[in-house]
Amino acid sequence: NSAHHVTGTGRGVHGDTKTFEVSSYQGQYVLWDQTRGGGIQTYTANNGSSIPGYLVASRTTTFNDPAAVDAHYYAAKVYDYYKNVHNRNSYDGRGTSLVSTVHYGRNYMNAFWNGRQMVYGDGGSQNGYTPFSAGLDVIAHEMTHGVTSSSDASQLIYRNQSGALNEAISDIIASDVDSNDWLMGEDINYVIRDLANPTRYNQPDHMSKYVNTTQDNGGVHINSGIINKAAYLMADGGSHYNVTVQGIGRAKMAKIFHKANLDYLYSNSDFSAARSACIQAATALYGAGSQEVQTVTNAFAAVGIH
Ligand SMILES: O=C(NO)[C@]12CC[C@H](CC1)C2
Ligand SMILES: [Zn+2]
Repeated sequence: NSAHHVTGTGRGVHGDTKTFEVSSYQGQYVLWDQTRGGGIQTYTANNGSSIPGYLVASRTTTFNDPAAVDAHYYAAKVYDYYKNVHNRNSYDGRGTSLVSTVHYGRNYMNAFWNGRQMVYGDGGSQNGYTPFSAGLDVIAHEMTHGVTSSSDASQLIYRNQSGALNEAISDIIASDVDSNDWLMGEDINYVIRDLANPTRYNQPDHMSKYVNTTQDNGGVHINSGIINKAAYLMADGGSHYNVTVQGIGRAKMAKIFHKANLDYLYSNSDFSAARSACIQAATALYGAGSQEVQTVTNAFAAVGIH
């Protein structure tokens, strides 16, 4: 009813004024968008570590918590991306409410999906104390972890090659949502990955450079560079290790990876399985002899996956 379609406003972390859907609740206004799926709710942990914490409230429709404003606004943006581009209702396809918590911990330089919701720290000295919800690519990355973990096909166990795939898919979809660059973290003053040039941030860009390590769950944030590079080549094309790839554009690339994630990947899929999953997805979407299938095949070959 009318109390549920209230327009809220507030400035984000970078000082930009945004408007978003809120609700009136117990005589206040709260960051609860009841217009999308089962709802989008944004909470604050008040720098504690118990989540979800407290629904962000204001006495007026103006909200003065920039980290919360960005988390709420970008969650709606990513909801709309999945609905409009992939016809998926929320992270699980069943309209389950999208919950975010900001101000998690103290000087917390990270963000994560905890299996049920998104959680964001306030950043620290390494990124000018920029809250992690200030980046659309970060929110898209985290929500995509939710998509992967709720996909009865993949789930992609978070270690070694399946974990690196999990990470890569989150970066790849994030690059389609935040589509004017190939960087991860540029809006939180913390560029940590470049899908076009993974080696710029010490990630491998070919199987010959795969890093066998016990760190980082078997290098899930390191070896994801190999799959990220393949995705970049699929989208923009190019020659890599003497293999030339004809680009098909970012949108088609993202459709292929999303369909692979939902329909053809499984919990312990490795990089070779990712190649066949993407070939199967491209075949289903664009046909067996299509340019798209050829591009997928060549892009994986270019990073040493056959
Ligand atoms: O890769 C990640 N999580 O698995 C990141 C690192 C920086 C952004 C926030 C969290 C993405
Ligand atoms: Zn991640």
